[in-house]
Amino acid sequence: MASLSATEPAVCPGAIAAAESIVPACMFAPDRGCVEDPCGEEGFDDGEDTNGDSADHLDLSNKLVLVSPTGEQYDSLLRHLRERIDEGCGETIYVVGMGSDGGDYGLDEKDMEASVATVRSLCEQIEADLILLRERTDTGGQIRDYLIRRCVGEQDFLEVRVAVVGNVDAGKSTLLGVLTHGELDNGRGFARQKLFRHKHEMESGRTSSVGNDILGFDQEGQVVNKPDSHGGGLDWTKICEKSSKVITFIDLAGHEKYLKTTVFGMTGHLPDFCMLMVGSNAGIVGMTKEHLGLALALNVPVFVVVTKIDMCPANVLQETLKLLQRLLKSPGCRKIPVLVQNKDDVVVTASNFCSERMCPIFQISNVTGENMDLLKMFLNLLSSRTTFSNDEPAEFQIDDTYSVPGVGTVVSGTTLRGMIRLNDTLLLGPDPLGTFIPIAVKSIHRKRMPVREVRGGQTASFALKKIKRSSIRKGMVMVSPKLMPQAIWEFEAEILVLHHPTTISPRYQAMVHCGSIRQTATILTMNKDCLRTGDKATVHFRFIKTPEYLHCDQKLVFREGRTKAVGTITKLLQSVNTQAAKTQQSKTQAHKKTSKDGPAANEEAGRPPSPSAAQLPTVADEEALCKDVNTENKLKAGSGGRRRGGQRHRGKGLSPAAVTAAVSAGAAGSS
Ligand SMILES: Nc1nc2c(ncn2[C@@H]2O[C@H](COP(=O)(O)OP(=O)(O)OP(=O)(O)O)[C@@H](O)[C@H]2O)c(=O)[nH]1
Repeated sequence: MASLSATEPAVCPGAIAAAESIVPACMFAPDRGCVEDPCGEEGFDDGEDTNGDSADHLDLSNKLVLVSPTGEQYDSLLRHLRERIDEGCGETIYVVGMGSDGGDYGLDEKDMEASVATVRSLCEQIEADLILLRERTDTGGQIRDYLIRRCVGEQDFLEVRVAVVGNVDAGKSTLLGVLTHGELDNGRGFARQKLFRHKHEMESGRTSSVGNDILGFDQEGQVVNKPDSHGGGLDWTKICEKSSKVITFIDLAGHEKYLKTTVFGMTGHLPDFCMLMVGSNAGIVGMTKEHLGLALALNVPVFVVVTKIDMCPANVLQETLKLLQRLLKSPGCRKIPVLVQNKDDVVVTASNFCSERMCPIFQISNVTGENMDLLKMFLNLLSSRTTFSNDEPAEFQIDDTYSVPGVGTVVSGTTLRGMIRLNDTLLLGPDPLGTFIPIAVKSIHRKRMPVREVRGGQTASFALKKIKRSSIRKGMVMVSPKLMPQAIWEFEAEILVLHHPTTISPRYQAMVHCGSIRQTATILTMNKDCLRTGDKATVHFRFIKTPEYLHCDQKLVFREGRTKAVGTITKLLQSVNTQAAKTQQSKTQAHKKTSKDGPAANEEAGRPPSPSAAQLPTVADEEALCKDVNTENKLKAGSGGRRRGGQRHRGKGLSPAAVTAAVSAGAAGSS
C-alpha cells in the first residue's frame, strides 16, 4: 500500500527517494480508494479509472467482461473503445483485469489470455495496435495496462506539442539536445550546441528565439531520431515517416529579457503540455514561478523536470523538491505533485495527467542519463489535448511567414479545427481593413514532410498562391469560407492582474497575446475605477493597429514590462463589416475618393451604419490615440508608475513575494 509519509532523504545524490510528502505515483493506482487525499481536498478524479462503465444499459463494469463477452457486450465494448480513442486523439491506456464494480482486481492466467484475445480483436476492428505497458499482480491475479494506439500510415503520425520553460541555465536546451540527438551532455554545454539557431546563442549559451525540435517514437515506443553521422543534423522527414508519434518541443527562452518571446511561444504555439525545468542545485529561482504562473493561467497541464541531479548534494536536492511541492500545492496552484520513480509511476501519471491537477516530477541528469528512460516513456504516452472533428469548418492560425525561393510565400502555424486539404480555398485575413481574401493552398508540409491534408491539432506549413509575404502577418488566420469570418477591433475580457507596480486605469496600453496574435491594445473602459495586483475586472479593449480574428473564451495574456494580466475573452464588440471594408478598399483604390467611404457607402448600399469601416481609425487617428495614451503613460511613469510601450524595467527581478502572489493569483484565475 502506498505510504504518504515522508521518506528518508537518500544518501546518494540522484537516487533520492522523495521529498517531504510528495505523493508517490502509486497513490493514483486503482486501489487508491484507501488512501486519503494528500492535499486534504476533494478526491482526484481522472474521470475514468478503469475501462469504464458503459453509458449504455449493458454492464461492462465487471473485470470478467472481456473473458467471453456476448455479441451485444462486444459491440458495446467496441463502441466504448472507439470513443476513448477519439477522445485521446488516437490512443488510450486500457487496463485488463480490473473492474469498476467494487470486486477484487486481477485475473487468473486463463482469463487473462481470453481477455487479451478479446482486446486484440477489438483493436483489429479499429485498426489499432496493442502494446503492453506493465503487468502486476493483485489479490485476484494479474492486471495488465496496455497502450492502444491507432495505426497510422507512413504519411501520418500523432502529434503532441510540449512547451519547454524554466529559468536560465535550468538545462532546457541541453535536455532537448540529449533527447533529440541521443548523446549525453558533458556538463559544459555540449548537447545544446546542436540546437542553437543564432550565432549569439552559440556564443552566450542562451536561447533567445522560439525553437522547435522533434522527437519521434515508433509504435513500440522506441525513439526513432537518428542524427546524421557527419553533421549531426536530423532528417525530419525520415523521423516523421518512421514515427507513430512525434513530440514537438517548443524550446522557450529562460532569460527575463526574452519573456515576450516566451509568452508568444506559450500562447501562439498552442502547447498541449508544459515541461517546467528546474536546476536541482539552483532551485526555484528567477523566472520559474513566472513560467509556472503563465502555464496555469493558460490552463496548460504542467510536469516538472528537475535536472543536474548528478552534481547536486542530496540535501540541496531534497530542499529543492520540498520547495517545489510546497509551491505546487499552494492555494494558487492547487496541483498534486507526484514523484515519478519507476515505469509503474510513468503509466499511472500518464494515464491521469490530462486532468491538469496532477503534476508529475522527474529527476534527471543530462550528463549520466539517469531517469531519462522514464521521461522518454512518459513523453511517448502523452496524448494531444485537441480533439478533432471532420465536420467542423477549418481554422488555421499563422505564427510565422517565409519566402521560399522557387516556392513563394509560405505560412506556418497550427490547425485549430477541421481539416485542410491540398488545393482548398480558404479565407486569409484580416488585413488592416478587416477584410479576408480567398487563397488557395498550393502545398502542405507537416514537419517538413509533404502531405495532402492536415487536421485540427496539427501544425503545418502551407505554400500559398499569388500572395506576397509582406501582406501576411503573424496572428492572421486562414479559415473556411463557411465561417464568414469577422475582424474585431474591440472586445471585452475578464482579466486578472497578476502584477502591476501601481494602478491600471482606462487608456492604459499593453501588449495583448492571444493565440498567435501579438498586438498592443488600449483599455477603453472597465467595471472598476482602477486595477491593482490581484484585482479581477471586466475590461473593454481596443486594438491600436489592426482588427484581429478572435473567439469568445480565448485565453489572453496582457503584458507590458513587469505588468502582467491574464484573462478570457467574453464578448466580441466592434467588428469590421467585411463587405463595407471591401467597398471602402476598392473605392479608395479605384477613385481615391474619400467622400463616399464608410457610412455613406453603407447608406448607399442600404446597409445600416455598422461598427464598420466607417469607424476604422485613420493613421492620423491612431497616431493621435497613441500620442494621447503615451502622454498619459509618461505622466504616470513620471509619477512613479509604469513605463510605456513594451519597455521593460531592467535590472531587478520580481520580488519573491510579488511573484508568489502572481502565481497564486494566476492560478486562482485559471481555476
Ligand atoms: N552536470 C550537469 N550539467 C548540466 C545538466 N543539464 C545541463 N547542464 C549544463 O548546464 C548549462 C546550462 O544548460 P542550458 O541547456 O543551456 O540551459 P537553458 O535552460 O537552456 O538556458 P537558456 O537557454 O539560457 O534558457 C550547460 O553548461 C549544460 O551543460 C545536467 O543534468 N548535469
